[in-house]
Amino acid sequence: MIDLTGLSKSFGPRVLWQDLTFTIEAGRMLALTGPSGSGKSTLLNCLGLLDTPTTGTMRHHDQNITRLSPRRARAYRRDTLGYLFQNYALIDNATVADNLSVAIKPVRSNHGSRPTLAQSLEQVGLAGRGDDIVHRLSGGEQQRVALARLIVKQPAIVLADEPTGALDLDNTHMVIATLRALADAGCAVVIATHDAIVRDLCDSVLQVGITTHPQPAKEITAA
Ligand SMILES: Nc1ncnc2c1ncn2[C@@H]1O[C@H](COP(=O)(O)OP(=O)(O)OP(=O)(O)O)[C@@H](O)[C@H]1O
Repeated sequence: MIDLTGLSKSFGPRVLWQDLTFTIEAGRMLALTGPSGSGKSTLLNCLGLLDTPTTGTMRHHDQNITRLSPRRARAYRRDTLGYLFQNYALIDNATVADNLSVAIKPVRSNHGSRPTLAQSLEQVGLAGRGDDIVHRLSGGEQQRVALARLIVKQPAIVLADEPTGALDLDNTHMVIATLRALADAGCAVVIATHDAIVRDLCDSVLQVGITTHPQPAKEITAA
């Protein structure tokens, strides 16, 4: 799905990570772990075309996406990517339904049929809450809205940055279950996380700045 070749990132003399050469596969969940400041978010930003690697290339299918023009990068993000953040990144003063409608607009998708807005809310336990204003929801409910937004969009790739950082255990499991369902439907999921629960439920783990390719999650857990 996304082939990384010799990818590295430095800020001045400081090398965050280097020699990343591996494939991010459809249908799999990859955890990015590592201490604070190791460069997990920076790697997600490169994958999301919000930053550029210092060396190396990124290919999505046959397209070299390493240094797209701003217009092409916007189209790629719109058509291919879904995001999940610790702070939810919703439109606070709009309704739940309006937040989801924004994600429905892109017409191109790898998936034939997408769940409706009502189905997506039901899947995350928010059936009938489409008219609620987002800022009145709890943090856990807001992250469920962000998950419903991914369900209606069905992106080819999900980039998640500490998506469970502010959540209790129930909501953490809701996040993981939803991301797993997206992966089972063919999505590639990449999650930067400090949470061992999340890491252990992924398929593979890249220890950013330490390893240059992902290892099976089971090997990390056993270590
Ligand atoms: N534009 C920039 N210019 C210079 N340094 C930067 C820039 N962006 C990020 N950095 C530095 O790169 C390092 C990695 O940051 P990043 O946010 O990717 O780490 P992280 O592993 O996601 O950390 P955390 O777990 O705390 O979220 C940090 O030391 C940060 O200050």
